[in-house]
Amino acid sequence: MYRIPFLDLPPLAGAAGTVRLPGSKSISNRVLLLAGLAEGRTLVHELLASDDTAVMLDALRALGCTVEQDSASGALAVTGIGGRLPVHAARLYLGNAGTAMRPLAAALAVLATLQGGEFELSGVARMHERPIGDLVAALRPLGCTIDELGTPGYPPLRLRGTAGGRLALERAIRVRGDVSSQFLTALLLALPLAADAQDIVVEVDGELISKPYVEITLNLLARFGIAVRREGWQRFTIPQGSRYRTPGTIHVEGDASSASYFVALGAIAATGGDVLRIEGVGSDSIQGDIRFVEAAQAMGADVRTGPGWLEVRRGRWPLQGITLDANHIPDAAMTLAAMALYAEGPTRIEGIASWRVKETDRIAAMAAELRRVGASVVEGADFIEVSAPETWLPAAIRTYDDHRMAMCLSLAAFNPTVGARVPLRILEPHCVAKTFPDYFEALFALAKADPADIPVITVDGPTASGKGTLAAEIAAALGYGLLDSGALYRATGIAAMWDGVSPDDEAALATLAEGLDLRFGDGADAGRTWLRGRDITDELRLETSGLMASRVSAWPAVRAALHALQLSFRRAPGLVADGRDMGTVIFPDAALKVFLTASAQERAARRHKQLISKGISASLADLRADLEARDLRDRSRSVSPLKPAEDALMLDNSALSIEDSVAQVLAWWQQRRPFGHSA
Ligand SMILES: O=C(O)C1=C[C@@H](OP(=O)(O)O)[C@@H](O)[C@H](O)C1
Ligand SMILES: C=C(OP(=O)(O)O)C(=O)O
Repeated sequence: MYRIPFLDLPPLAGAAGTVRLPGSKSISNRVLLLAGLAEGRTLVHELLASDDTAVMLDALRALGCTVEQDSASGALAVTGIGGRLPVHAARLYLGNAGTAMRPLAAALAVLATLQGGEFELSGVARMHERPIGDLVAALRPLGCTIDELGTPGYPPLRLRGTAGGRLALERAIRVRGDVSSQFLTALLLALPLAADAQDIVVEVDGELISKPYVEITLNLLARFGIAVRREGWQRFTIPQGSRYRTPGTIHVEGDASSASYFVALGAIAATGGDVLRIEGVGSDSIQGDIRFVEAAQAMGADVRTGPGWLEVRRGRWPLQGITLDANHIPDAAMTLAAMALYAEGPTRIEGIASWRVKETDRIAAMAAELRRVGASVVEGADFIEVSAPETWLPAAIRTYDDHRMAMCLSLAAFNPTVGARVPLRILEPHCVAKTFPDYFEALFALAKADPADIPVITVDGPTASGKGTLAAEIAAALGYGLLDSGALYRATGIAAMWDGVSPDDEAALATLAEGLDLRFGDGADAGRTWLRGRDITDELRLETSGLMASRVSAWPAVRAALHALQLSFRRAPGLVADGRDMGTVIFPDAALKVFLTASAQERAARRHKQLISKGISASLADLRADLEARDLRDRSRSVSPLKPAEDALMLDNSALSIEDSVAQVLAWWQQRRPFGHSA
């Protein structure tokens, strides 16, 4: 996940490949709650790991459930409370997860009333602006004591009761369904706790919105042994004697709302025989958002489906604007608004009043951010109408702590598909953690771009100038990839030592370099390097490897052999490359070139400190002499001698901290990006 203040997306031209979706949020949190209320152990496979499920899991633990990784199956094992509260007081923080707040509020109101207890539920500031009054109004007439601790009608809530209380269940429970379907879902998930003596009837007042989410609820209740009878969308009966029974093992489908971004991506950018394959959700899905596929097809997407998969290609182009009542797909419908950027004629999405009370006011937020990239937008109380930009603008997109704003607007980076070429900045990209922490990684793995559009920052400089550290920090700050080109020469040197190839045998060294089987770790393995499958991370840093690299890298044939490999690191969203000839030879078109220097004395002192800290004794004078000899060799070699590119910015860090150097380079970078004033 990108935990950075902003992520710059270069103009992206195409997409192809396979994406495996994370688990469905709506299924994950329902399954967790049901498993938590049931008796016995439930093995949950492919559970979504994200902010929304993390708060649910924390809540279950606080309520006395056991949650552990099952080592045999790799699934998450939840041992439920069997409908009996072992813990009678807790304060639960539920972030911005509607699927945790609403169902837990209902379940704990029921449990506190029957068994006694006091529970406080709170969330992020926005959660305290998301309505829950209709649920409270449904529960109070049953005898539940619910204190609204902030604004009436909104969390935080306190649910309390004394043991031995009873619930008035003789009459139908009435709940409004036109603000959020989650209130009805919450009642249906919670009331089986109280159904031992009689049927429980829930009736919906007004038109129920987001109906397919209630179908997910009914489906999963059935998996846990509760067969709710439904009459239309008005009346639901939980039969007397209902008890949660764990199915033992349950698999969570991939998230159909998350699939929408890739369906859209395929429709926009999978061209010329390319296919975008989406795994984890398909024609057999129980999620209503799978019907986003029909809407995307109406706009022109070429989609094939089967059980557990979707395959998308560009169909009609440009896409075609549509008018759609999207009440049945409130979350995925946002993606249609992003597809409208690539459509002929306006796209009008209706029946979406609920957008205004979700993670943010999504109608207002969408309108504002789509306009920022150049689209024309008309908004109303319950609709949005979007027309494609006439002129695309480079834009810094605000995301309003709304995962879907970040994911939807990222699609605007594919503007080269309609002849534009503007980069895009996504502010606070980590908001995707709510349901899809690795969304951007998944997107970049599929995206294709013209290499010339992918920004490169080069950091060249002599040995021990700190360029590796600086480059790594810059890459981390921007979310860019990292090329430690020195490691390629060092690895070639190590391979030569392993194979007994002489550092003077240019041809043999070049052959080694060409076939270098080198792998750089990412994610949890970031910073580690493997050569021929062997971890050489520590070996790479040895002085002997450095000296070998300096000799090996002097050969033109070796440098040529490693050229293509280095270019292949230029991938979205961008690259920071450090070495000696990054700005002069390998990436002469880099958008920012930094030449890092420090006095020989300072560099020798740093190296000395580094070695001593590793328990390796060294003489400062010897280190300085070695370093100067190496500088001379690097500067005076005939191919790619160490020298600043003509357009490089010089940075002498002899007296600078690492933070100062990083801040300086980032400041230079900001000056070169088009987002300065709007970010
Ligand atoms: O029950 C659910 O899992 C959900 C219901 C929908 O909310 P509304 O019923 O409030 O529209 C949806 O937007 C939300 O992301 C998940
Ligand atoms: C509305 C959403 O979330 P929540 O489950 O918090 O309602 C959403 O994921 O788009």
